[in-house]
Amino acid sequence: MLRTSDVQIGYGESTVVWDVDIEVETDQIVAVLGRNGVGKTTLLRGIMGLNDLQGGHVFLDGENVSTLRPFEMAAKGVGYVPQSRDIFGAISVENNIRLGSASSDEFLLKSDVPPFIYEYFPALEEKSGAKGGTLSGGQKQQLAIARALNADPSHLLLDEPSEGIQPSIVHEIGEQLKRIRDNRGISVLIVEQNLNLAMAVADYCYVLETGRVVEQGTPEEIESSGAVDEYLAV
Ligand SMILES: Nc1ncnc2c1ncn2[C@@H]1O[C@H](COP(=O)(O)OP(=O)(O)OP(=O)(O)O)[C@@H](O)[C@H]1O
Repeated sequence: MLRTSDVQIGYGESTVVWDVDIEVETDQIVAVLGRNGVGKTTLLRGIMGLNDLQGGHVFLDGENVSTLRPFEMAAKGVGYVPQSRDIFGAISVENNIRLGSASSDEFLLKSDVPPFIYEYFPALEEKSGAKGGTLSGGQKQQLAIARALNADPSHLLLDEPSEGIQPSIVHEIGEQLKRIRDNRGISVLIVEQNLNLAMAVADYCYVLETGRVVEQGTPEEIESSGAVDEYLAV
């Protein structure tokens, strides 16, 4: 289980994430929802060790990991897909995925893409020889998730996976995430502005407003709470 307790994160003297408590159990997809600029990316970066915590703690399967650096979090099984996706445009789709498991030069040279990855993402297999930069936005997002999966994570953090992607591919990514959750027994934490994706895939949601959790519950509870109009409508 991934858990934050009273987490505060900010930049310099300012704090943009306040006293946030969230939990993501194994086999769960949890969404943190909120409009632009409410602190969603900052929260994920704080969990991953990319930003220092100003206060509070992050626990991974009971262990306090609040001060670990990103490579240490990765070694503990936390995969991170940033909003920018960070695909290598000049190398092949296959090699982008292989990089996800790269812990040494030797390993990288020997490793193949595990078949299970292409079972989730058949379109990537078809394009395995194409350069990463030639993919559509949706395929780049799928490639970024595939690359993270190749490190065999037990927890996956996704920053706005639906951003800039056409609705049919967002739906496809949602279905792929549910299959990954069901088959691989991992926890998935998504931060999103896109209600459709979160409502379709999440087991539990938190709503963030100016850095604080203002509502939480199942997607059905969030929809009937009025939080959608108050905190999420644009
Ligand atoms: N590097 C930075 N330095 C200073 N302030 C920052 C920095 N990055 C983000 N902020 C501020 O922190 C606040 C939260 O930003 P954050 O990117 O976490 O929000 P978000 O909910 O992820 O928004 P978006 O949906 O646009 O990605 C914003 O007010 C933003 O201006």
